[in-house]
Amino acid sequence: MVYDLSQHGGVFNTFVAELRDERIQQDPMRFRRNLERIGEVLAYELSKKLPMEDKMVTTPLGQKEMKVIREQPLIASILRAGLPMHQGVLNYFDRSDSAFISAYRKHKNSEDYDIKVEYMACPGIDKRDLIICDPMLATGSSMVMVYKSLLMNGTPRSVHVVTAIATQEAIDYTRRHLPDTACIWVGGIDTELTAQSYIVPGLGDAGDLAFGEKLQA
Ligand SMILES: O=P(O)(O)OC[C@H]1O[C@H](OP(=O)(O)OP(=O)(O)O)[C@H](O)[C@@H]1O
Ligand SMILES: O=c1cc[nH]c(=O)[nH]1
Ligand SMILES: [Mg+2]
Repeated sequence: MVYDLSQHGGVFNTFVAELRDERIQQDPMRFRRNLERIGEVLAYELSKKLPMEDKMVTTPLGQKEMKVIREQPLIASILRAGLPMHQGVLNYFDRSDSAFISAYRKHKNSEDYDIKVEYMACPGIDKRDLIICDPMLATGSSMVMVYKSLLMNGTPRSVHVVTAIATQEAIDYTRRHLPDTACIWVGGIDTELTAQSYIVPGLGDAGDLAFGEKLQA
């Protein structure tokens, strides 16, 4: 299932618009904070799909039964660009465990590259609700490769992909390789990719805008 939050309107679209805006992008702190805010909103939306339980809460004046999330999900993020979204999701699932996994494009030439996954720090994921954060789904290859690597640590009960901007092609590719029950939570869907596999209009290079330009690998 794909949930495109841009269709709901509201202030969420302002965060995504600022993320895309080349002038506002000049402020890396605001860029990171917007990624974090998008992570927060998507975390809230996906929280409605998590298993709930009844809990009796004692206030200073009495008791109230409330429906709350049964278990905190596991939050996995793809380095580097996933880090600010990770913080946003963690702000709402504040007792969650975290996993970090690297994925980067190792170039053979300006258009041709392999995706390298070289680092993974992850607890067991068996029977847990797994959230994977990465702001950009361009081809979907990094997400699928990371998901397959995470499976070395167990089989999750549910999978939620949290992303700011995706192409339809990446969504289709991701859905083909993740379980049928996986949910994709996205801030906007674009149609094109450049020859270098950048999303058009997209926003540019999310990792570089958040953390500074790196030398090409
Ligand atoms: O869907 P794909 O075609 O695989 O592309 C998306 C990937 O590209 C970006 O990472 P990048 O390689 O720029 O690394 P960075 O986060 O270190 O900048 C982005 O954060 C995704 O991980
Ligand atoms: O458009 C894109 C594609 C991959 N990574 C990015 O940061 N942006
Ligand atoms: Mg990048």
